[in-house]
Amino acid sequence: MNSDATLLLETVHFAAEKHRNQRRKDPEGTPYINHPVGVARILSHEGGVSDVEVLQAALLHDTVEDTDTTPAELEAKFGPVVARIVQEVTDDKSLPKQERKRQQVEHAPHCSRQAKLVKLADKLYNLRDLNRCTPVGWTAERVQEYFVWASEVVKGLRGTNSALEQKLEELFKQRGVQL
Ligand SMILES: Nc1nc2c(ncn2[C@@H]2O[C@H](COP(=O)(O)OP(=O)(O)O)[C@@H](OP(=O)(O)OP(=O)(O)O)[C@H]2O)c(=O)[nH]1
Ligand SMILES: [Mn+2]
Repeated sequence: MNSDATLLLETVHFAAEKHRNQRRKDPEGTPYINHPVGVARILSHEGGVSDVEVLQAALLHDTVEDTDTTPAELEAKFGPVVARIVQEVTDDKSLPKQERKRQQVEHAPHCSRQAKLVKLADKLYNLRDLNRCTPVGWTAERVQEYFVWASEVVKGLRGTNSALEQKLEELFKQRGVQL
């Protein structure tokens, strides 16, 4: 039997092992795994998403970008759909940061609906995290720039999930950023 619950536990276990030595950039050094778990929870609890492959992709969404995980490994373990969604939300870390950020804005509208859901929840989590506390070494200007850039990405994701989009819109409004 491979119930949804079993699949999600296998997935969260895999993600936790992969991110085991990583910490968030907040002053407390929160375990990194809190982020992918929180992104999956936003999708299920706030976005009303029950597609297990999307929830699995949310749990795994930073494994290829930020750990030694390969797309082939994800495909072998979790199947082609989950592996493809993760690939769609993975930045090419070999590119300079500015180019990576530009490509996210450019690629967002062309992503699959499943990848757009993960991207909306990822941005919602990160913007809330910025409101909670400032990452170590970030200035107020850098935080504001992240909001402006995120709004450009979110523009390209519109028409995907109104509950998540409304919550993002409210966060941008609070910062005086026009979506
Ligand atoms: N707000 C916040 N973000 C943190 C924290 N710790 C780690 N991050 C991660 O930092 C990334 C945003 O920081 P940037 O400086 O813009 O990007 P970079 O890490 O890729 O260089 C996000 O990556 P990402 O999830 O891959 O998303 P994306 O921003 O690249 O789309 C976010 O998850 C934290 O304490 N607060
Ligand atoms: Mn992320």
